[in-house]
Amino acid sequence: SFVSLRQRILSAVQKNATRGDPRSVIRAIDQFCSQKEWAMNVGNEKGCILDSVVSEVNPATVLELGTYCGYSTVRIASLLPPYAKFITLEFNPDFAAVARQVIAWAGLEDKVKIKPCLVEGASSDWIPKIKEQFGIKTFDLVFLDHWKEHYLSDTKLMEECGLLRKGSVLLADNVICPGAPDYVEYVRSSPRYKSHYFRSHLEYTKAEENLWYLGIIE
Ligand SMILES: Oc1cc(-c2ccc(F)cc2)cc2cncnc12
Ligand SMILES: [Mg+2]
Repeated sequence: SFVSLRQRILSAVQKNATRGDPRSVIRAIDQFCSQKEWAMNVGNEKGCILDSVVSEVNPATVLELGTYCGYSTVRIASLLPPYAKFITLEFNPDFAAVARQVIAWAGLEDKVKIKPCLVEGASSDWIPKIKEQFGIKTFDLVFLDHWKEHYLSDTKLMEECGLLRKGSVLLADNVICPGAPDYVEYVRSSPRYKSHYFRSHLEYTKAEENLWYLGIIE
């Protein structure tokens, strides 16, 4: 029967990565996606930029919008201190099912702390419920990597729900490709944000891409 790309990625992890070793899970996915089939993981080049931002912010609370197969979830979770609270939202139940198994293979299922840390459903439905559901006041770091049409609306929703504070950092993937022009326009013209971008490339390709870094200053 037909095996989906996400299933082939999971099989590559279970075949080539060592249980309990997050770095080997990342390496197995990157090898599969650069040598066999392209997939929309953030990839190693942008992943190293993500790692440096996570290490610098050293966040106690993290929100990831868009889990997919859990590649960036594993990268982020493996850098967090043990007390950190990390929520990742995935709309697609099939992606969420694979991501749970990839996160478990990396041995991080308890590290991506709050159960259900991997929340299935629409970000716009979940964002207003995060405070009371997970006992989180504000996020130190948000990684936006879901549908580009929702970057701006979800950022405004997080602001309205009081989930962002002075010093919160938003890091957005794919602001060039596929692109989130309304988001970039809004944050660049807003006095609330200090923004800059890291030049990089679309995962597993030579196409120009940026990771868009936002520091909230007010
Ligand atoms: O990193 C990403 C890349 C692409 C994508 C797809 C097709 C293409 F041609 C170029 C880029 C789509 C994404 C959707 N959600 C999250 N991240 C994504
Ligand atoms: Mg992406």
